Order: sequence, then structure tokens, then C-alpha cells
Amino acid sequence: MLRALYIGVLTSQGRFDEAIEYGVEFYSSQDADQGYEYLSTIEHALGKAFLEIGDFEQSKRFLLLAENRLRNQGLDENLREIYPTLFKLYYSLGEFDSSYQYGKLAVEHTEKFARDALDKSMVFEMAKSKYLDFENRLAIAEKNSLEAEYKYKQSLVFLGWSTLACVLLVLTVMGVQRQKSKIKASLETDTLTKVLSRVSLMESCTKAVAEAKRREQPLSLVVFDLDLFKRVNDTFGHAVGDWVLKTVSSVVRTSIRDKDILGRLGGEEFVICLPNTDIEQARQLSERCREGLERIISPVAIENLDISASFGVARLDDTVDSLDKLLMTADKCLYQAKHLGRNRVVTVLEDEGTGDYKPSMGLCSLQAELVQTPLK
Ligand SMILES: Nc1nc2c(ncn2[C@@H]2O[C@H](COP(=O)(O)OP(=O)(O)OP(=O)(O)O)[C@@H](O)[C@H]2O)c(=O)[nH]1
Repeated sequence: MLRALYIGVLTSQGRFDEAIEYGVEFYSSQDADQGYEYLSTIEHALGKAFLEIGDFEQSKRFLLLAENRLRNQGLDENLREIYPTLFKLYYSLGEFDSSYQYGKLAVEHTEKFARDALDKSMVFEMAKSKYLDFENRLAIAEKNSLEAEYKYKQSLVFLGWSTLACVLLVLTVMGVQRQKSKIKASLETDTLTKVLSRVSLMESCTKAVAEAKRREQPLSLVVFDLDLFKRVNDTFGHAVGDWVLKTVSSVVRTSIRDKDILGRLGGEEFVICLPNTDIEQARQLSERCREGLERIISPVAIENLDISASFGVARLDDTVDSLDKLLMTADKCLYQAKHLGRNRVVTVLEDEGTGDYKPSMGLCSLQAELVQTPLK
């Protein structure tokens, strides 16, 4: 193939004689194995060279050989190159019909080649744009996936922190709630005896009184106070005194109904509010409690630890129509019980005949009329 090219180069440089000499010498020793395309290229180069030096016969011979070879092989693209030379040859020979035919073929083949090239380049451009598009989409997808991964990691971090924050918040709220419930419980309950504290006792009693008045139901109120409790403290110490207070509370709690209200007024003084309970029922209940307290035995053998309490009982009526008056009346009865020798229950006395109770305010001056439990 190099030889064929060399001949072509010599021809293009105008060195026609050298090209012919070199080509004819090589061509006369033609080698069948060199191939059609190779031979036709040498023939075309020789045809061109002979044309240039005006040897039209030789030119025609080589060019037609080349044309036939290419036609037989269907090498259209090579034919496209040979037709202009044949056009020129026949034009030079004055054979204008043939010249015209080859000129036409040259134009047709050149156009076809141009169309093919255009098609190929279009296909190439399309493939290129598809590739670029693909590349772009790939780049966008990669960018998106990186962004998504980043966002995912960010959301994981956010989720972690928010979970931690939520847990901390819940723990804090739970802690605050626990504290609040503790504070509320400590405000509502007397820490030593576990019965209602003074504040919540007053609240509960106020509600119960209002409810009884609204429903027009009876209600009684008991105030009781441990007898000579100072002596218990002084003789046996405050620890024993505390134990007595706790035990008294629990004995009374078990002696009354669930709906009854038991609270510590202060020191060794307690209140029992008894909804839906008349004065006689309240007196009986107080008596049961009094007896229960008398039976308290200390777990360690403490000699002379006598526990007893005095009870004052009042009832809600037209005159004693508020919690304050109930407390005052019951307290007067309690004072009376202490005055009469302690360890007893004192209530206001029901007026014979009318069925009414004497006004509690007159209790102190009406001692003889008070219902008393006898001293043991
Ligand atoms: N251990 C103990 N003692 C208390 C508590 N609260 C009050 N006291 C004591 O209860 C005693 C009450 O004594 P006083 O008011 O003189 O009454 P008392 O000795 O019971 O006599 P009377 O009520 O007249 O029968 C005092 O010594 C108080 O210190 C308490 O929570 N624990």
C-alpha cells in the first residue's frame, strides 16, 4: 500500500515521469496477493500520471482497469475518487458523451458520499448528544445521590438529637411531675400520721358541709384530743409520742367509713367529719374510737403508757351552719370532756320534746345537759 501511496505522492508533486516509471515497474511485477483495492489505487495513480503527461491511451487503460476492479468489488467510495479523473480523460480525448457520463457519476457519487457522511455525522452527533445527555444525567444522579446521602445523614443526626432531647424532656417533665406530686402529697397529707393535713382537712370539710347543706342531709363533726399527751412525751420521749400519734390515727382510720374525713388539726388534736351522719351515730362512732384508743398496746413493754382521748361532737343545723361554727361547737364539747375528767365523748344535747339540739354556744353553761360517757 505504501508503494501505491508513494506513486500518488509523486503524481501530486507533478513528478509524473518518476511516478510512471516507479508504477509501471511495480505494476509489471504485479503481485496477485496485493489485493484489489491496492492494485486499483496504483492503477488510478498511473492513470492520473499518464493523463498529466498527455498519454491518454495508457491513462485510459489504467483508469478503466481500476474502474472495473472497483465495480466488481462494489467499492463505491473508491469509484467516487476515480470518476473525476475519467471525466477529465474523456474530456481531454474529446469524447464528451463519456466525459458527461463520468462527470455525472462523479457528481452523483460525491453527493451520495456527502449524504452518507452527513448521515454518519448526524448519527454520530445524535450518539454524542445522547452520550452527553447520559453523562449529564449520570452527573445529576450522582449529585442527587450525594445530596440525598448528606441529607439522610443530617436527618439521622437530627433524629438522634431530637430523640435525646425528647427523652431528656420526658425525664425532666416526669421529674417535675414526681416533685409536684410529692409536694402536693406532702401538702395534702400529714407526714407523721398520714391522715389529711390541716389545709386539706379544711378544704375537704368545707366541701362536705356545702354538699350536706345542698342535699339537706345530716352531717356531724368530731374533734378529739389525746389526754395528757405532754406527759407521754415527757415520760417516754418524743419517739414514743410520735408512735402514739401514728397508731391513734390508724386505729381511728380503721374505725370510720371511707367517705368519712379524718385529719390532724395540729399537735395531738384531730378532726373527723362525718357526712350523712346524725349526732347519735356520731356519738356512737366517737365512742367506738375512744374504746379503740384505750385498747392500744405498745409493741415494747412500756409500763403506764395509758392512751386515751377526749371527744367533742357537733352537728350541722340551722344555728351551727358553717364549718367554723361546727369546729367551735365541737371544740367546746371537747373542752367540756376534758373538764369533766377526760377519756369521754361529749355532744350537744337533743332537746326533749322538740327533737332539736340545744345551740352549741350554750354548752359550757349547760354542762348537766351534755351527754357524757362515764369515766372508767
Ligand atoms: N411526739 C409528739 N408530740 C407532739 C406533737 N405535736 C404536739 N406534741 C406534744 O403534745 C403535747 C400537748 O400537750 P398539752 O397541749 O399540754 O396537752 P395534754 O398534755 O395532752 O393535756 P390535755 O390535752 O389537757 O389532756 C405537747 O407536749 C406537744 O409537744 C408531735 O408531732 N409529736
